[in-house]
Amino acid sequence: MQAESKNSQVGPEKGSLVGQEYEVEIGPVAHGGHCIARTPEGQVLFVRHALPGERVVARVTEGEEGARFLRADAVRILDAAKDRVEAPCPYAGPGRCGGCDWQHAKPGAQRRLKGEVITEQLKRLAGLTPEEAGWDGTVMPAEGDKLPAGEVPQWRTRVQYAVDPATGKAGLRRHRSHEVEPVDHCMIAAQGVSELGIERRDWTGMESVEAIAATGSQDRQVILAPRPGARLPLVELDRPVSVLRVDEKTGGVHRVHGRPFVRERADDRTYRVGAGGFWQVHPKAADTLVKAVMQGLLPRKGDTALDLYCGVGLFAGALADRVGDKGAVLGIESGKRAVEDARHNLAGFPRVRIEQGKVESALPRTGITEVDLIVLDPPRAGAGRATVAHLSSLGARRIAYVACDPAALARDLAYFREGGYRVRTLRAFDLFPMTHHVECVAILEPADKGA
Ligand SMILES: C[S@@+](CC[C@H](N)C(=O)[O-])C[C@H]1O[C@@H](n2cnc3c(N)ncnc32)[C@H](O)[C@@H]1O
Repeated sequence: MQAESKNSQVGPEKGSLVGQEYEVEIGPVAHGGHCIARTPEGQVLFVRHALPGERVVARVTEGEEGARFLRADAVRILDAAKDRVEAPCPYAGPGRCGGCDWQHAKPGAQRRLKGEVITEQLKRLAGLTPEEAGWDGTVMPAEGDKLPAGEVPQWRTRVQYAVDPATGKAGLRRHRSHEVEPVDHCMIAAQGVSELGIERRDWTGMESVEAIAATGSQDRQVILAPRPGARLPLVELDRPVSVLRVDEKTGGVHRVHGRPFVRERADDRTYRVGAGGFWQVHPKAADTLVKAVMQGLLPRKGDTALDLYCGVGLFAGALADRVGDKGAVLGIESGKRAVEDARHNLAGFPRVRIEQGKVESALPRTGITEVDLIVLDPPRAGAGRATVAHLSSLGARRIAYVACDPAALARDLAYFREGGYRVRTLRAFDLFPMTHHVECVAILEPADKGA
């Protein structure tokens, strides 16, 4: 049945279905924070703000007649799922802040949805059943994130605010849009970020303001990205912070005042993370992932190990501790600053070496033909066929694959299978509550082990 289009008075653009409303039955969850439905004509709808099993009025937000799929928002809930809750955040909902996807789902249901996405991606992209992937379907909450109903974990230690050019106020981007949703407070921001009071200041001339509150130190940092030709504001916040700026021409990040890095704590060690360098956002993430990787790899004294896409050296540090003086660890990372930080962070380990370069080219350059253990933690695109083939040829006893995108993970697991590796266990952690993101750790071993 087709519901009345709100935009029908003005008429949609020719061919465009934006504004068209459909009363639909919501099917399964899909990767990306939406569920699948179909229009009466059979077109696939990716519907946000809905839950499986619901009956809703979905309003198209993107797409035209004949397109492979349309995007839509559930604007009226006719039959609500039992997992639905009133979104705790006042900025969540159709057309509003794009930061969270599952504000309207109970926390346990959010984790179930993420688990269903992982299962579906493994099946579709790698042909793996849960049993074949060593996956029990459970997405674990981060320690301390199990809160009473209606309370939201304050987990984002890094928040990228967008600045509304008309008002100079910091807000958050709307879903798939450059428009800014003005906010007084982000509910999922870590307390250290909220305390900076970014939302109360005037940021005229800035494109964006990133606020960072380190875990395990009092370091606070603000990274300003000015619009072309704009002057930097005097940054007077409620707490002392270091200030950095993004060069609008080169994209490089430069110090304005204070330290050009923050100090993060994980695995009982302090890591320096310089301007724009990668660090896990959830305050429990680094420890959770180190633990899962070490439990899966079981490093032994004297092992040789690779930490690929090593950032500032999180896993290289944990491995170095465990393989001892007779072992050796090689980290590879493309970011120049991150490499400097990793070398600084791990300077106490003479048997750790960090190479700068892309894994694709730097790994073959090392001439390494054999290792005992491998950790890889690639960016969202994954490692890809050639790198996985190379890794599969090094004879590692175990490989830990840390993945922020289950689709890329599934593709790479299929390549590992071609290379003679099977998944021993796959664990998943909800390190991004209220959003559709999820972190996985897959432990692989040679398929013929014990055969
Ligand atoms: C998901 S982060 C992981 C960082 C680190 N393992 C951690 O947990 O802090 C991915 C890292 O890979 C780096 N990177 C991206 N593409 C790369 C490539 N092709 N080769 C090497 N490093 C790359 C990024 O700069 C980033 O530091």
